Amino acid sequence: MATAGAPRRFCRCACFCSENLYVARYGLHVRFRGEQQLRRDYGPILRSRGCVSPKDFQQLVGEDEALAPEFLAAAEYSRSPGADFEGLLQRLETVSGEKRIYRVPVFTAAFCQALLEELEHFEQSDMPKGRPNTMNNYGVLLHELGLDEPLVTPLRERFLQPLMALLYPDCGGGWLDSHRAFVVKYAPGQDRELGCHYDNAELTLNVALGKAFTGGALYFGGLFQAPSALTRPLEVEHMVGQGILHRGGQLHGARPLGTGERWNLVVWLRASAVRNRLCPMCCRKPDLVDDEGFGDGFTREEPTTVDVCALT
Ligand SMILES: O=C(O)CCC(=O)C(=O)O
Ligand SMILES: [Fe+2]
Repeated sequence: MATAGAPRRFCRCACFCSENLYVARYGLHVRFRGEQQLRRDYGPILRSRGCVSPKDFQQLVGEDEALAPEFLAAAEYSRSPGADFEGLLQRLETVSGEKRIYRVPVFTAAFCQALLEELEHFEQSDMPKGRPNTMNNYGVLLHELGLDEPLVTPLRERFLQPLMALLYPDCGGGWLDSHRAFVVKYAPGQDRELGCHYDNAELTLNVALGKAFTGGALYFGGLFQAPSALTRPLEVEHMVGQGILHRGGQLHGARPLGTGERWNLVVWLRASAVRNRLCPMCCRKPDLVDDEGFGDGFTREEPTTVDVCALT
């Protein structure tokens, strides 16, 4: 029986990027929650079909197609025994030694393109959407796209954590245990710039995804916790696929967009061992309120008793 009224909306299930994935190379359907689960559930059958070396696995989980070779190399170095800060600096660009801001290619151009297409489909859909943060009105929360578990969690655990442990040991770089990941979008008639702020994060990764645009550079001042005399902020231009790493407490903002559209993936990286002591927003002992998912990265129970000295 036909019913008059609003046309039916068709949706898809967020499992599209995790369930029943067909891996043509090995003639196998798999369920994908992360590399560990994949190895656990399909290790023997994959090995029997020729997926043997770490390189085979990297290709299988799409790392080679998604992650820039420089990022893979910097992370691999950081995980290797004997890796140190100086060695890692040779594999990254130091944007400012004094401000401890670094740059590294993170995603391949093909992956940026594919992610942008996915983001645009989501933007045009009627799926319910939250705002990325209290400052940006346009953009997408990665967990709403179903990309937190397959993309951002492995990015944090396997690649960013070893890097951040060497770059920012004193800011919880080695203790990252949650994140808030979102894409900010700037376009004519929408948000065009972002005021000076600090992030609700111990550490931040900001990757330019495209598209073609002018203006919109990031600028960085001093540390919010230690205001310094007003000096000219450091301007940092975006380069598609490249990520900027900085401390969440480093004051920063975005200059007005000139023309075009700018989309950036921002990952606020959090270490409960650090923030449980002091909320980075109010600088007081956190007054905990229950929340969903990762909440704002605080935990009621101490994961391990971390001596502040152990953070350095
Ligand atoms: O506009 C940008 O790329 C920076 C965004 C940002 O700083 C933030 O969302 O915390
Ligand atoms: Fe920010």
